[in-house]
Amino acid sequence: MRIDIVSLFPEFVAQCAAFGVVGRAQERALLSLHGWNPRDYATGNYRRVDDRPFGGGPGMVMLIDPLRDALNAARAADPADARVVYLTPQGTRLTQAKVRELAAHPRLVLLCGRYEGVDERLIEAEVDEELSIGDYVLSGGELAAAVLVDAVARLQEGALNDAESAAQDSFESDGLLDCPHYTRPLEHPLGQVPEVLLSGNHAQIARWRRMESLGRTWLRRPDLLDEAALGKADRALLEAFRSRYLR
Ligand SMILES: COc1ccccc1CNc1ccc(C(N)=O)cn1
Repeated sequence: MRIDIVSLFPEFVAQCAAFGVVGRAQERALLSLHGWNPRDYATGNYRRVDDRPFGGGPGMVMLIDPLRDALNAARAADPADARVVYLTPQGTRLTQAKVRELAAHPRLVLLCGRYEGVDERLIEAEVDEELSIGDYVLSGGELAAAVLVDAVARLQEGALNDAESAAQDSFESDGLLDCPHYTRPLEHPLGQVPEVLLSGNHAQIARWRRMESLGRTWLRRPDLLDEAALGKADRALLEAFRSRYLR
C-alpha cells in the first residue's frame, strides 16, 4: 500500500511511522510513505501557502494552488488510482470498519490542514473523503494522518506476526471492547490474577473473556453494544456479568 502525505510538515508523519509494527511494515515493503510539501509549490517572493479568510474573522486559510499542485504531484507519482482523504474536525468519525475499508485500497493520499483549514473549493474539487479521528481540534492534521497510517498499516497482510494477529483486538472481530489482560508475576502487591485464567480450561477462559468484553462494552461504551444483534449465548453471558456487577 502506498500512502502520500500532503503536509507543511511531511516528515512529521514519516517519523511517527518509523517505529514498531508500522516501521516493520515499511521495511517489509508492505507500506510506502511519501511526503509532499505545498510550500515547494508556492510561488511568488513569499511563497505563501495561506492567506486571510474572505468575510474576515481570525486565523488563516490554506491557499488552493500550492495544495492542488502538491496533490497533483502526488497523484502523478504512481499510476494507481488515489483516494484523497482530508483529516478535519468536520469529517465523518473514523471507525475500525472505515479503517478496514481504507486498508484495502492500493493508494491513499492524506491531506493535512493547518491554520483554520483549507479553501472549500479545493475540498470540493479534490477530496474524496473527509475524516475525523475524534471530536477535538489539533494544531494540524498530521497527528490525525499518523493515526490513520498506523491503523491501516497494521492491517496490511504480513504486518503482524501470528501472535500479534491472533491478538486482533476485539474491535476488529466484533466491535466490542477488549477483555482485561494479565501477565507475570502471578503474585503482586497490586492484586491477583483471575483464577479462571490459571485453570487451563480453555472453554472457561474463552467464556470469561467474552463475558468481560460484553460487560465492559455495556458499562463503558453502551453505544457500541447493539444488544438486539447479540446471539443467545452472548445475551446469557451479559446477563451473568450484570447479575454479578449489580449484586
Ligand atoms: C483547526 O484545525 C483544522 C481545521 C480544519 C481542518 C484541519 C485542521 C487541522 N487540525 C485537525 C485536523 C483533524 C482533526 C481531527 N479531529 O481528526 C483535528 N484537528
